[in-house]
Parts: sequence; structure tokens; C-alpha cells
Amino acid sequence: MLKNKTITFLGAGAMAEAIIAGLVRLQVVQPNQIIATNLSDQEKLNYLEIEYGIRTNSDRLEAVKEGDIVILAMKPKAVKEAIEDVRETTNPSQLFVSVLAGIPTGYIEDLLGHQAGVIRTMPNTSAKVGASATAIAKGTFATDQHMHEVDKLFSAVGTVTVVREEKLDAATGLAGSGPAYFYYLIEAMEIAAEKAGLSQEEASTLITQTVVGVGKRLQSTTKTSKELYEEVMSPNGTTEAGMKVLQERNSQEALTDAITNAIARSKELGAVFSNTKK
Ligand SMILES: NC(=O)C1=CN([C@@H]2O[C@H](COP(=O)(O)OP(=O)(O)OC[C@H]3O[C@@H](n4cnc5c(N)ncnc54)[C@H](O)[C@@H]3O)[C@@H](O)[C@H]2O)C=CC1
Ligand SMILES: O=C(O)[C@@H]1CCC=N1
Repeated sequence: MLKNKTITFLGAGAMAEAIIAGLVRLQVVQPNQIIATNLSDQEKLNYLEIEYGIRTNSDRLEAVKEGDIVILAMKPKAVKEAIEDVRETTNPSQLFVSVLAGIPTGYIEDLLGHQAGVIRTMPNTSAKVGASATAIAKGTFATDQHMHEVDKLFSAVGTVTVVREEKLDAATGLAGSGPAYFYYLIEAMEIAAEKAGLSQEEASTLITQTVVGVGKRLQSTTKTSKELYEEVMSPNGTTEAGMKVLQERNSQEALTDAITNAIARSKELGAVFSNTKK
């Protein structure tokens, strides 16, 4: 399905690299089917060529012209300028895939100015190791075939959940931003480990395997998250002592609020940029 298709990344930052790494490592497409372009960082393009064997082109018009699938991977605030720059070279047979937080497909369709197939996605940086949790939603002119192609692309770098576009902001706050919440918790574990006298190496193995174990357990159990943490807590034991502090400080409420705020920000991004149309 993706054979003979050229995939152009317009924007070559952290998210583009995570997806490129996953696609190349899992051989979903040949490296030479991928072209990356960006605003100005030639060093980054050189690095991507060497690291992943993909093609790059600092001429954004040429890079986009060649793409059957164009992945929009710039920051949301740059989307208007980025699309206006290359609009003249786009055509209705191309598929545009956005990874941008908040930006509605309708806004991208308007910027392109033709009935372009646009699919909005929200992956996360775990794409780099083939473990993204990606949500995808169809724009007005995208076809089922387009959805199949994007499903195939992102299935190669993790799971794909198809949702209606209005749910993408929720997916963004939850899973797009999600890795950051876990890394923040992990940083807390590192600080506590150091305080307690563990070496970095000792702490690293203990923490990483704890996180991996939680993920694997979640994938293989029907127990609820509450049942799973209660299973760890012995009466008057160590976990209870730890959880007491988390509960006293309303940590769960803080985390719920954090995710809700991220979801609100995704909605806000969409509103802000859609209001500054053309
Ligand atoms: N970093 C993450 O965890 C995730 C990011 N995203 C989305 O991915 C997008 C990119 O984020 P990052 O990779 O973190 O940003 P980044 O700052 O690492 O990369 C942005 C890239 O866009 C390029 N760019 C800027 N202006 C441009 C223009 N006018 N034309 C072409 N390219 C241009 C830059 O040169 C750079 O290569 C954002 O819209 C973000 O919402 C989505 C899911 C997760
Ligand atoms: O922080 C952001 O806006 C992007 C979108 C999801 C993860 N990172």
C-alpha cells in the first residue's frame, strides 16, 4: 500500500525524527522513500540522512512537490507560514497528514486552498521505539483509502486509535503529552534514589524495569488500575507509607488537572490559529 509512495516530512524536529526512526527501523518503507525538509537547520538534515539513510532537501518546495504523503510536523504556530510557502506546489492527489497539536483539519484544508485529503493525527515520542499511542481522525476530503494508509504508517510505530476529530484534543492531552508526565515522575524517582544513596546505574535499571513492567502488566491484565496499585500495598507496609504522602498532597487531583489543562490548551491552540486565518 505504501510501496512506491514518497513521504515528505515538512518539519524535521523531535516528532518527525521519532516517526522516521520507527518507520526505518521497522522497515515499513525504504529509507529512500522518505524526504525531510525544515526551516533552516541544515545540520539536522545532515544528521537525519546519516542516521536513518533517508533523503533530505533544504528546498521545501521541491521536497513537498515530490511527496505523495506530506507529513506536517512543524510547531502549530508555524503552520500558516509553512503551508503558504509551499502551497503553489501542492496538488489534490497528495495526502496531508498533520501531527500538530490543536490544529483542525478544516484550517489546513483552507490554507491549502483545494479539496485536499487531510488526516489529523496525534502520535507521541514513543514512536521512536515503535510504541507510540497514536490517535487519528479524518478530514472532510480524506478517503477511506487515505485512512488505511495513515493507519498503516502509524501502526508501524505503535497502536492506532481512530476517533472523531472532536476527540483529538483529548487524545492530545492524554497520550500526545502523556510521555512527559511519566518522565517527570521518573525524574522524581531518580532524585529520591540519589538521596537514598543508589548509584545512577543501579537506579536506572531499577526504575526502567519498574516502568516497563507496569506497561507490560497493564497490557496483560483485566484488573483495574486501582486493583493493581492496591495489590502492591501491604497493610502498614512501605507502599502505604508512600501513597499516604501522594494522597495527602492531592497528587491524583493534580495529575487529573494537568491532563485537563493540556486538553484545554489543545483546544485553545486550534481556536487561536483558526481565528488568524488568512
Ligand atoms: N514533541 C512531541 O512530543 C509531540 C509533538 N507533536 C507535534 O509535532 C509538531 C512538531 O513538534 P516538535 O517536533 O516537538 O517540534 P520541533 O521544534 O522539534 O520541530 C519543528 C520543526 O519544524 C520546522 N519548521 C519550522 N517552521 C517551518 C516552516 N515554516 N516550514 C517548514 N518547517 C518548519 C523546524 O525547522 C523544525 O524542524 C508540533 O506541531 C507538535 O504539536 C505531536 C505529538 C507529540
Ligand atoms: O506539547 C505539545 O504541544 C506537543 C503536542 C503533544 C506533545 N507535545
